[in-house]
Amino acid sequence: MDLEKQLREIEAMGNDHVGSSTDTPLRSDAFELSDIEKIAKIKEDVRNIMNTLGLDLTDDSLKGTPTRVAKMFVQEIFGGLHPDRKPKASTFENKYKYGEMLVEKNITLYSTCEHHLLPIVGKAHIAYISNGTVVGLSKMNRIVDYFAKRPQVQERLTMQIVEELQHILQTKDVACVIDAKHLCVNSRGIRDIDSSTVTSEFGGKFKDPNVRRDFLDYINLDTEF
Ligand SMILES: Nc1nc2c(ncn2[C@@H]2O[C@H](COP(=O)(O)OP(=O)(O)OP(=O)(O)O)[C@@H](O)[C@H]2O)c(=O)[nH]1
Ligand SMILES: [Zn+2]
Repeated sequence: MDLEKQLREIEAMGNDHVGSSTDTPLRSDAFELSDIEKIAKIKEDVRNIMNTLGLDLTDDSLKGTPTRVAKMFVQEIFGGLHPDRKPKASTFENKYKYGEMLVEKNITLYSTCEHHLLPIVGKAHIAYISNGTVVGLSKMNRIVDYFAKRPQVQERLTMQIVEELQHILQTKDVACVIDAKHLCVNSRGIRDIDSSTVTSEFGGKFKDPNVRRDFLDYINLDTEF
């Protein structure tokens, strides 16, 4: 397909190319290559991009960039694609019978927009109501970090976090709100530095407006959902 036709197709897709299921769209052969093999391949791809742009790859400051970017993609910003990196979430029995909502708020979130491969930076807020099991606090931050380390749309990221915690805690009563800035909106395109995106997923008891209101009060969000 010629380049102009491909560009026209992308134009036509517009905002419709938001993920249609909660799973990150991965091919079945996604993990046939080892991380080392992926880094070697991506390094050549980045070198190509830089060459095409006319950059001098013998320059002292640029020559390490292809390797640096390849390692960053595979081991850091897209490291959460690999299921082996999913955090092991230790759970405990709720012996003290704490029956109220637990909120882990202001979890720092760095992700990458899958449409432009630019950063998403923001905060995630999680709440759950235990039905007998509790999870270590830090594990919620780790789960956010794991799913954030993928090419993402914010809607899917929010839902993946809730589904994972529902699975770990064996309850539907989990909620997540994310408030984040997308550099693809802030630094290019429309270049609106002030706008941010809020997404939410309310499971089980959080569908009740009063329970939801309590959670939003804890995180001081005035937004009406
Ligand atoms: N729903 C959703 N959209 C996103 C997210 N991150 C980026 N986008 C949007 O994805 C869209 C991609 O639209 P296109 O029209 O194909 O891309 P574009 O021509 O670069 O669009 P502009 O950003 O408007 O210049 C843009 O409107 C982005 O703002 C996200 O997490 N969720
Ligand atoms: Zn984007």
